[in-house]
Amino acid sequence: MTVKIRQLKGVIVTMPTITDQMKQQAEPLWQASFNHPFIKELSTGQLPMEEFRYYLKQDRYYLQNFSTLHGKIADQIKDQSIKKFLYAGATGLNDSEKDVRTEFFQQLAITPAEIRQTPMAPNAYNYVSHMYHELYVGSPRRACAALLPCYWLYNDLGKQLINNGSPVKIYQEFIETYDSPEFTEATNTMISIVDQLGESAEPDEQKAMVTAFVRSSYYELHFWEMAYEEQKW
Ligand SMILES: Cc1ncc(C[n+]2csc(CCO)c2C)c(N)n1
Repeated sequence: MTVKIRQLKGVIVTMPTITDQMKQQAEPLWQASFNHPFIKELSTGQLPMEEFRYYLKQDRYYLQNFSTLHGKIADQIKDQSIKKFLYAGATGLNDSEKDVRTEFFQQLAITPAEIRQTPMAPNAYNYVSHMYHELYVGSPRRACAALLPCYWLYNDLGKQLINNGSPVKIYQEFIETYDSPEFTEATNTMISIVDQLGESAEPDEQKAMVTAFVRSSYYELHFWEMAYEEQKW
C-alpha cells in the first residue's frame, strides 16, 4: 500500500500508514481466508451449494447490521466528506451487493419462511457485536477500522479470484461483485478514511484501531469456517 513520506529536520523518513500496519498485522489471517476451503472450492466450483446457501442467509444478517452501523458511525463523525460516504453506505448507495443478493435468494429459492427459521449463528453474531462494541465502548474511529476489512479483504479476494473465476454461475457472479471498479473505488475511499482518522488519533487510540481491524479480520476468516461447518449454537 501507500507509504507516507515526511520531512523531519531535513531528513526524509518513510512511515507506514496506519492501514499499512493493519494489513501487515492481519496478514496471517488474510492468508488463511484466501486459503480457506470455502474460498478454494468456490473457485473450483466444488463448494456444496448448501454451504453457499448457509453463507448467504448469515450474510444477510451481517449486511443489515453493516448498513445500520454505517449510519450510527456517520452520526458521530464530524468530517463532512467522511459522514457523506458513511451515510451513502448506510442507505446502500455504494452497494451493488444488495440487488445481487436478492437475485441469489431467488435463484436458490431461499424463502422468507426459511429466513425466519434461521437464527444468526455464533460467528456472525460475534462479528457484528464486535463492531458495535468498537463504536459504543470504543469510538467512531475504531468502528471505522473495524469496518475496513469488510471492504478491503473482499476486494483483494475479488481481484485474486477473478483471474480464474468459477465454473459455477452463481459463484462466478459472487466473485464479480467484489472485483468491480465501483467496489474498488469504495474500498480505496474507506482505506483513506481510516488513514485520515488514524493520523489525528493519539498513539493508544491508533493501537486500538489496529486491534479492531485485526479482530474483524479474525471474524472474516471464521465467517467462511462458520458456513463451511454450518456452525450452530
Ligand atoms: C462477512 C462479510 N464481510 C464482508 C462482506 C463484503 N461487504 C459487505 S458490505 C460491503 C460494502 C459495500 O457493499 C462489503 C464489501 C460481506 N458481504 N460479508
